[in-house]
Amino acid sequence: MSVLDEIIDGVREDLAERQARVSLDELKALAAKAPDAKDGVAALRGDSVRVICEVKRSSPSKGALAAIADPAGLARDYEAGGAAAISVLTEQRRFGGSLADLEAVRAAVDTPVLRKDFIVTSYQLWEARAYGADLALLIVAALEQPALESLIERAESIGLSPLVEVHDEEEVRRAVDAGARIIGVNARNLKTLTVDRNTFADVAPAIPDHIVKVAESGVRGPHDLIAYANDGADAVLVGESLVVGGDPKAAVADLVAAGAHPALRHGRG
Ligand SMILES: O=P(O)(O)OC[C@@H](O)[C@@H](O)c1c[nH]c2ccccc12
Repeated sequence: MSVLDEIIDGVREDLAERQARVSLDELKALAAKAPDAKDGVAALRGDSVRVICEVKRSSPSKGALAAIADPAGLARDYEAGGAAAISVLTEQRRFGGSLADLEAVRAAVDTPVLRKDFIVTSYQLWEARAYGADLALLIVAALEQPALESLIERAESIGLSPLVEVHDEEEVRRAVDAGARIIGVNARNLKTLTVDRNTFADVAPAIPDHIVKVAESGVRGPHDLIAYANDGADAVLVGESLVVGGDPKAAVADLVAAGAHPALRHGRG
């Protein structure tokens, strides 16, 4: 069994517990009271490279990264540094996240918030909206094509912008066929956990121009952002290097400044 399959087995068990506690109708009622979702496409594409900053305590590949006792405070630092969106990992077993983190971050910032999890059913999209997310991750490798299509449709219909994650050209085709408007290319292969920073350059040419392109994983600092931008990224998603460094606000500001350099403006916006 791949790492991805193992993670999803755990996600389904935790999901079953929540579904036994909170009905879909209750979630829908909560979602109706949530502030309107902000537009993910508008947030992630502009005349500079957008930076999505992640609240990430641990990962299956590296184990514990940072304790993050105050996710709201970290999110405020990200916002003050110029983050275009804040990604909150809500998977518990491998990433140490929770819906409570999502709720805390939502309450702390105006910046669009992404629910980062292994979403396999529309119940999790309603949860995302109920806890105030504006965007939700959908991982192509975790979903059969009909499920991918219906989750993209459902996300859009409840106001969530789906960030559709791929790792190769075949998955790009599936994402495009399913109607993705934002595609993230993850440099990390979720089946083996290896990172290859060339993945974006290899895969992005298969993504049509009208779709927002996000380069995910492996950004250590401004030079990785610049490399991704030169290969056509509209935005980058950064976790580890921000949570392990001592000054997240300054680290984000450095990335944002690099992404605003006029030399990267060609063809953007
Ligand atoms: O910590 P990094 O290398 O900066 O990566 C962040 C983000 O891309 C990564 O956490 C991620 C990308 N896709 C995912 C899917 C599930 C869980 C996590 C992820």
